[in-house]
Amino acid sequence: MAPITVKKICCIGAGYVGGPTCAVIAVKCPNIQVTIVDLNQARIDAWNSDNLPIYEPGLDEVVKSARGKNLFFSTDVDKGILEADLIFVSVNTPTKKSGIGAGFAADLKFLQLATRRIAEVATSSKIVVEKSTVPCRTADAMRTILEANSKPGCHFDILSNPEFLAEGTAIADLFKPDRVLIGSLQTEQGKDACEALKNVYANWVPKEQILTVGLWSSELSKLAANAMLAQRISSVNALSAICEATGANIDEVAYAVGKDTRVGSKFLKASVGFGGSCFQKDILNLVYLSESLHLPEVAKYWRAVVEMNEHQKERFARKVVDTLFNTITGKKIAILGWAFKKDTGDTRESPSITIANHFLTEKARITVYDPQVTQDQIWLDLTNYGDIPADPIKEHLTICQSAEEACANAEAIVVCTEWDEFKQLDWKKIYAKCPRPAFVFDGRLMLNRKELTDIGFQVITIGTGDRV
Ligand SMILES: NC(=O)c1ccc[n+]([C@@H]2O[C@H](COP(=O)([O-])OP(=O)(O)OC[C@H]3O[C@@H](n4cnc5c(N)ncnc54)[C@H](O)[C@@H]3O)[C@@H](O)[C@H]2O)c1
Ligand SMILES: O=c1ccn([C@@H]2O[C@H](COP(=O)(O)OP(=O)(O)O[C@H]3O[C@H](CO)[C@@H](O)[C@H](O)[C@H]3O)[C@@H](O)[C@H]2O)c(=O)[nH]1
Repeated sequence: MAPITVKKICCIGAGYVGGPTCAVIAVKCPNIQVTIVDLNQARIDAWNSDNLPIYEPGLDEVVKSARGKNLFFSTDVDKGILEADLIFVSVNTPTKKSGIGAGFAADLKFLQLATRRIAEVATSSKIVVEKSTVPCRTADAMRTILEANSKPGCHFDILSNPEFLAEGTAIADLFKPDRVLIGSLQTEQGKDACEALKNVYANWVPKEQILTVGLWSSELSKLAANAMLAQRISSVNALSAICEATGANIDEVAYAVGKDTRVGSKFLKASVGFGGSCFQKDILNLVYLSESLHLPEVAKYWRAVVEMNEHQKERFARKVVDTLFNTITGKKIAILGWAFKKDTGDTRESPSITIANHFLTEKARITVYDPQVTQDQIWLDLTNYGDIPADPIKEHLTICQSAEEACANAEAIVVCTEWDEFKQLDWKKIYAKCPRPAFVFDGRLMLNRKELTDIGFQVITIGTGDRV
């Protein structure tokens, strides 16, 4: 058979993955027409405006350089499907909230709706690519849906092509990925489809970094990669508790351990806990998969990674209360950073939400500052999180326009996100406006402890025992 040349790509889902990923494909493959479609009109309007719906360094330039040329954003899902030879399905796959597997399994309703739509609308054969993170063997279900609903003469090849970008560095990750992973059935047709997608990436990714494997290995590798990355963080966070109790220093321990090339130095930064839309969801998904496969010990092993993360957030919040002489009722606490990590406006599963909720339960007065997160998002995160009604939240929490404003008169300053600008603050000026003793809780091990201590702050850092 002649090799398949991809000329038109459609991406269903214009989110944190679909948007940046397919914008980069458009920039790197000027001969391919890329259309990103979504049911959410506001999101598509934002992609077509100067105010993109997500904050990601370098994304503006990428989108602006291709939009209107070979990159298009639209709510016309059917047209996108009809015209494309290759379709990425990049819709959300959140944790199920109800029914069988609630709290663990991935909710595949968006993926299944998109797949059904492809089958119903397509009038020619397509390559359908799972870009969303899905449980192992989801491609089987997609194939059944596609075959049961397709028109005569339409054939669908399904590929798995999980995305490994991290938010905040998405564009750099997409320009220079560690690897691109493509899974296919090991049939002639499956391999041809795989080759077609490989040729798209080969426009900018060295061929030896494009890994081609079986479908199920590809699907599982994505869950495995996230589970192992998160496991490193939970391991280092577990060690941070031992450091605090012994006087060891977690940065020194992580440095010494990471120098062993078998361990490696990345992803060993202790923190208030990992957040983001992926780690927890994907590990719980793996836990559910293990349980479904009658592997309870395996499930228990991975569940512990999430449990340790919950413990870390709780432990940090409790430490603030303990340090402030066992009560924070009525005390003013400033939270610096709301996003789940720096350089993103994304707050999904952000530790700040859990920590703020803890402080609200203790009836503290809270101020929050984040350079990228909107006020509406902060209110939404808190009202959706726990059982505290909106009115008391609004009464006890103020959202500020600057770190200085948030810190004024605060009895404790709690750093939850490692935004670079927090290092550059005029800490002397801030100290002058704080009641004494003035506490800084560094949940990211990012501030200059000596400098702050010299100014007069009591500095409490994750993973260091000696309060200076
Ligand atoms: N966010 C990340 O950094 C990241 C990285 C790698 C993989 N992933 C995975 O990629 C997938 C997408 O994640 P995301 O963060 O981009 O999600 P997202 O919620 O930002 O975007 C998903 C988009 O899909 C749209 N959508 C849902 N159903 C649709 C349908 N039937 N037709 C058209 N549009 C539809 C939604 O409106 C939404 O805009 C998930 O499976 C996630 O686990 C995410
Ligand atoms: O040493 C570290 C590294 C990260 N984190 C935290 O871990 C979370 C996740 O960070 P990161 O992995 O950098 O961001 P994500 O955008 O969630 O990316 C992860 O999840 C994506 C979605 O599946 C994958 O594609 C990426 O490869 C994977 O890194 C954040 O809260 C970080 O602050 C730490 O606490 N310590």
